[in-house]
Amino acid sequence: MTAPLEDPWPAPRARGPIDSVITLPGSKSLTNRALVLAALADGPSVVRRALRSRDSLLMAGALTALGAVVDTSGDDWAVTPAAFDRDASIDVGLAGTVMRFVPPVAALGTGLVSFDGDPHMRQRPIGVILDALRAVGVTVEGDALPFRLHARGSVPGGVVTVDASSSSQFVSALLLAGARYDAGIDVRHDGKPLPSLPHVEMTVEMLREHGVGVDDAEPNRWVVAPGPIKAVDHVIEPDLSNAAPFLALAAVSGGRVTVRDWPTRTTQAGDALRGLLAQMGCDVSFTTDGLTVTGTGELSGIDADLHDVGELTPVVAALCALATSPSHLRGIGHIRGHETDRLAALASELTALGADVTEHADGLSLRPATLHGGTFHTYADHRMAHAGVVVGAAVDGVRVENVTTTSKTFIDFAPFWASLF
Ligand SMILES: O=C(O)C1=C[C@@H](OP(=O)(O)O)[C@@H](O)[C@H](O)C1
Ligand SMILES: C=C(OP(=O)(O)O)C(=O)O
Repeated sequence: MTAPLEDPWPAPRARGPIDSVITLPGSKSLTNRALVLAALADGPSVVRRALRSRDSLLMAGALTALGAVVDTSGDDWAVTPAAFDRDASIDVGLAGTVMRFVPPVAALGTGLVSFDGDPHMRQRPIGVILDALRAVGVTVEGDALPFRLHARGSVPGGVVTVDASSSSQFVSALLLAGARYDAGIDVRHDGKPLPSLPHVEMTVEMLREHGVGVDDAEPNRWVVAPGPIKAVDHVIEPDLSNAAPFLALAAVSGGRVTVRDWPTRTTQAGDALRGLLAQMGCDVSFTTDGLTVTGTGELSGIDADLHDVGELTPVVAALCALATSPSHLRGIGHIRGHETDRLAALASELTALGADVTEHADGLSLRPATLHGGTFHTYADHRMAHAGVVVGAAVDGVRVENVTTTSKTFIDFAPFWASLF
């Protein structure tokens, strides 16, 4: 047993350039999609180098509760599909992927399935999925957590129109299970532009790897043909969004951080860090070990639309608060519905450390300021903790409250982070 961490946790301060080559845990988004597709597939398969963290264990637990067999004992998780033939009670924690992806899957079984999660999860958007399930023939009680659905052994499926402007996960959720619906599913988005589009592309690409026919030729429409989901083994890539604080550490310390096994082609939103960090003044290059970011001693502000990559905002905002020129982060109103209202939380916590931040309806503006120590609150949000430790690496006396909230996507993040100093 490791000793519990001090809370608030004194964030390590970089006293010189950090120079490290690191291996990161697997992607949450890839792991949880692979688990869902494996549980719906026509035979057993293995999710190799699966992420072991709260969100992925909650997904494994949810699929197990429905009836699938998920062996999480090693680094490679074996999944054996089985009939979803029972009543079940699902804990979604604070995992958007579990709350949104599992109900369309559960609807294929037989039984009464109840969903609940962490206190804040009751605030995160879900009604759109529940209404969409009703539209394709599923009986659902409730419009937010906690809710229940009565699974009747099959789902008619067909055409459904959703407003997915508050989360791309609404679309991904319907597509992931849709091939197993009697008529497949034809999802149309009608509303303000869909955020986090790379995540929908990840869903489509993985469905195709499983032999599922997906027509996405028309913008804002995805047609999934009915049919089996072929069992396929996956090797999970490192989580590129979770690379953000580590690459940011190279930037703020004027050091060099290499992330091993960075894919040269990926659907992960975190790949956008390469361009963002280069714009902020870092050298970014693929090397024999992986992706290397070198801090040049210069950290410029940026004007960036993060609509597609909203989950990168907390660390990017931390860097902007430390930059020597102003920044404007735009297109991210939807991240108010993430683990916490991230725009409000970032504005409040960075301001408390002396940053000059203005909160807008759909973004943040930050101007250069001299930051000081203090307690950085995380609101149970792993990426707020990432933002806090990045500021703490550059500023004396920063303490990060509830740093272990990072276990959502990275077990033992804090000791690993500290080991780099
Ligand atoms: O499908 C996924 O794996 C995700 C989609 C995105 O959600 P939103 O579209 O709600 O931003 C992203 O922010 C989240 O971290 C993971
Ligand atoms: C938005 C996020 O998570 P979730 O999958 O819970 O939506 C995130 O990890 O930044």
